[in-house]
Amino acid sequence: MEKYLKVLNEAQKAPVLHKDGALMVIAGAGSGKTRVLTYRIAYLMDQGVDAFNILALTFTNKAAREMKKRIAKIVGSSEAKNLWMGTFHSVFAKLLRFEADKLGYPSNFTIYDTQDSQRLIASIIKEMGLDKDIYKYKQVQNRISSYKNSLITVKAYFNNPDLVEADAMAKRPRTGEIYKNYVDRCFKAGAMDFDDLLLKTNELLTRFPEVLMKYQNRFKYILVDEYQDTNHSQYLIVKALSDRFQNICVVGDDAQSIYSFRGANIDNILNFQKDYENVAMYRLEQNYRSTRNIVNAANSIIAKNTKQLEKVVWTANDDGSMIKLHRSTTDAEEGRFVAESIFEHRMQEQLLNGSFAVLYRTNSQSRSIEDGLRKRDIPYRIYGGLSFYQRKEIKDVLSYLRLVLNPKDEEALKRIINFPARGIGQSTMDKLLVAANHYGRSIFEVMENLDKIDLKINSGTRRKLEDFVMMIKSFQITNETYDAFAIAEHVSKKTGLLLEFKKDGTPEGIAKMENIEELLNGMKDFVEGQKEIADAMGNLGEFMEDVALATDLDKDTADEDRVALMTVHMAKGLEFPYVYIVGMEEDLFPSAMSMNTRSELEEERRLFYVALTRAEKQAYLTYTQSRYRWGKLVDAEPSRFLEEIDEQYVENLTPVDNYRYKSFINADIFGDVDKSKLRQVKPQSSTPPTSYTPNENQLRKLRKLKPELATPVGNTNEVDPNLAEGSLVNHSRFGRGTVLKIEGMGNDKKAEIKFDKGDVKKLLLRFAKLEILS
Ligand SMILES: Nc1ncnc2c1ncn2[C@@H]1O[C@H](COP(=O)(O)OP(=O)(O)OP(=O)(O)O)[C@@H](O)[C@H]1O
Ligand SMILES: [Mg+2]
Repeated sequence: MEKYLKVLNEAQKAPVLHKDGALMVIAGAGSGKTRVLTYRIAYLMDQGVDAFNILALTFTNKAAREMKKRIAKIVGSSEAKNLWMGTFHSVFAKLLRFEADKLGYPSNFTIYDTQDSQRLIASIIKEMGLDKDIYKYKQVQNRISSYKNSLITVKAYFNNPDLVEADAMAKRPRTGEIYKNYVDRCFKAGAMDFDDLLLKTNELLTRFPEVLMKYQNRFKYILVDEYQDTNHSQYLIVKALSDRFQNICVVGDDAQSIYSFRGANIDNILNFQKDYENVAMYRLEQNYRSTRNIVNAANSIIAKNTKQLEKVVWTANDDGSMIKLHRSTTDAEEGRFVAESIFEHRMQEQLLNGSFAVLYRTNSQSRSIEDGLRKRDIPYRIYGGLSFYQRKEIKDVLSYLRLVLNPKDEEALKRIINFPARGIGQSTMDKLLVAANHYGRSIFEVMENLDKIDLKINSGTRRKLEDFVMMIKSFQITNETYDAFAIAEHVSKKTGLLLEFKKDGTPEGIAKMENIEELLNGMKDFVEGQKEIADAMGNLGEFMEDVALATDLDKDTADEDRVALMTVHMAKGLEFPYVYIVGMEEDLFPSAMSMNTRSELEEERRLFYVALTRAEKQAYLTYTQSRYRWGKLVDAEPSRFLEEIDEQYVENLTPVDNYRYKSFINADIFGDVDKSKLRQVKPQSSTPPTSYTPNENQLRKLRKLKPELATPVGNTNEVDPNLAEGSLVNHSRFGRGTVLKIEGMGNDKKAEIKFDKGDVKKLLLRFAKLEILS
C-alpha cells in the first residue's frame, strides 16, 4: 500500500482506490469527503493517469488551490500544475476561452460581474423608456439569471406562452424584450455574464458534437465536491462530459444542501444511481473535525428533518466542552460578548485570530459584531458583501485593464471614459450609444470610425475621443510584452488615476490610493504565484480571469491573522477551532422569508447544521432580545432551532430568571415575556463611522509606498510652520477656508478646516495642497 494513503481510514481508502466507473460518496460533515477527493486524484495520477485527463470541480477556488498543493506534495508540483481544477465557473470560463469563436465570441471575452449586468439592464430599461419603478433592474436581472440557469434562452422564452404570460400577469410584459436586448448587448460587447459561463458551455457541448467528443476524451476522470449543491445547468455539463467514460466520482452530503434558492437541485444526488450504470456507493461515518458534543448536537438537529438519506456520523474525538448559549439584550451587546469571548480564549489558550469565525445568516448582521471587535482591537476580515474588487477605485483600474483586453467591453468603457475627467460628457456618450445600437457595433468601434460616421460631435470632443482610443491602443501594445503587474502599474499612472486620488488630499482619497497600491501588490504576488503553481506567465488575461471569478473567500490571506466573519452559506466546507453562530432568533435564523413551506424550513435547518459542523473545538450560539433591523429596534425571540438541540449538549451562560431559558428549551413560553421592558432598552449608537482616518498600520504602509506612488503632487512634504488655528487658507479643490484645529505630529499632522462652501474636512497636511492666505 502506498505510504501516502496511511492518512486515510479504511472507509476512506475504498473510494480512493476504486477502479473505473461511477462512484458516489454520501457522508456527513467532517467525515473526510474532500480529503477522499483529494487523495483519489493523487492516487489516479500515481497510478499513471495523466493529469491532463482529470477534471475536478470544487465549491471555491481556494479549495481547489489547497487540494492542488496537497496533491503536488504527493505527485510532484510539475505534474499537479496540469490538473484542471476549480469552480464550475472558473473551469468552464477557461474552456470557453478556447472555444469561444465557435459561438461568435472573441477568446478574450469579458466576464461581466453582477454589478455590470445590473448596470446594463438599468440602462436598457431607461433606453426603452420603461418605468423603473415597475421594471426594477435588480428584479429583472434576477429573472434573467434564473432563465439562464434553467437553460431558457431568449428564443425558448418567446416560444413558451406560459413564461410570456407570467411576466404579463406580473405587469411586466416587456421583460422578454429586455432579456433579448440584454443578450444582444452583451454579445456585442464581447461579454458573458456569470450565468452565461454555464449556459454557453451547455450550448457549446450540445451544438458541436466534435467539441463534446474532444472534451469527453480529454476529461477521462471527473470529480465533483459538494455535489448536493449543483444546479441543473451544472448537472447537464457534468453528465455530458462524463457520458463516454463514466468515470465520475461525486461526493456530497444531502444534509448540507443549502443553495436551492439559487436553483441547486438535490435530485441530482438522489438520481445519480439512475443516471449512471453500476454506481458504487460509499459511506463515511467517522467525523474527524469536531468534538463529540458538537457532532452529537448536530445530529440531534438534523434528525428533525423528514427528507434525508439515512446516515450515521460519530467521532472518536473527545467530548470537548458543551455548546455555549448566550443571551444578550441588544445586538450591540451581542457584538461585545463575542469580542470579549474571543479576546479571552485568545489570551488563555494563546491562539491566533484565525482560529475564530463568526457566522451569521445575513450580511447586515456583521455591523454589530464589527463594532465589538473594533473596540477590542481584534483584527477581522469580512468575507462576502462588497468584495475588494468591487470597490469603486479598484473597479476603475480594472475597467481600464478590461478595455486593454477587450475594447468592446461596454460597461468598462462607460465607467472610465470620463474618469479621470477628460471632457467627454454624457451627451457625447448618448450619441455614441445611439450610433453603436444603430450599426450593431460596440461603442469603441464607433469611436474608432468617427471619420466615417456623421455624428454631431464637435472637433474638440472628437479629438478627445481619438486620444482616448490611442491611449487604449498604446496600452494594448505595452501589454504584449509585460506581465499583469507591470501593465497595471503603467496604466494606473498613465491614465492619471493614482494622481486623481492623491491630489484631493483627504484621508478617503488616500485610502483609495492605498487600495490601488494593494491591488498592485496583489498582482505582483499573482504573477509570481502563476509561475510557481500553474504553468503560466502571469499575464493580464490570466489575472483578469482570476479576478472576474474571485469570490472573497479566494483571496489568500494566510499572512494576515484575522478573525473570519461570514455568512453560513460562505462557510460551507470550511472549519475553525472556535465558531460563534450569532443571531439565533426567529425570523432571522430561520429566516422570515423561509418559513412558508416545510421544505424551506428544512433548508434553514440544514443551514444550521452546516454552521454548527464548522466548529472543531467549541461552538457558541448567541441570540438577543432586541435587535436593530431595517433601522428600527425590534423585539426578537429565540430561534426554534435552539429548542431542537438535545439539551444535554448545551450549557446556558445566561440562565437569569427574568428570562426563563429552561422553560423555553422545553416549551412554548415565548408569549409570556414582558416585551414592554425590552422596548425600553436603550440601544447603542448603531451608525458606522462616516469618515475614514487611516490608522497607524495604514500610515506605516503609506510611508513604505514606492516613492513614485507615495510622493504627493507638488512640494508638500514640508508642512508650513505658520499654519495655525484661525489661519485662512486656500485649497486647490475645496477653495477658501478657516483652520479650526490642528492635530497630530510630523507626517500625521492634520488640520480640520471649515471651507467657505460649508464643508468641514480633516486633511492630512503633507498631502493637502494648502496655500496660507493669512
Ligand atoms: N483519516 C483521517 N485522519 C485524520 N484526519 C482526517 C481524516 N479524514 C479527514 N480528516 C480531517 O478531518 C477534517 C474534515 O475533513 P474534510 O474537510 O475532508 O471533511 P468533509 O466531509 O469534506 O467535510 P464537509 O462536509 O464539511 O465538507 C479535515 O481537517 C481533515 O483533514
Ligand atoms: Mg468538504
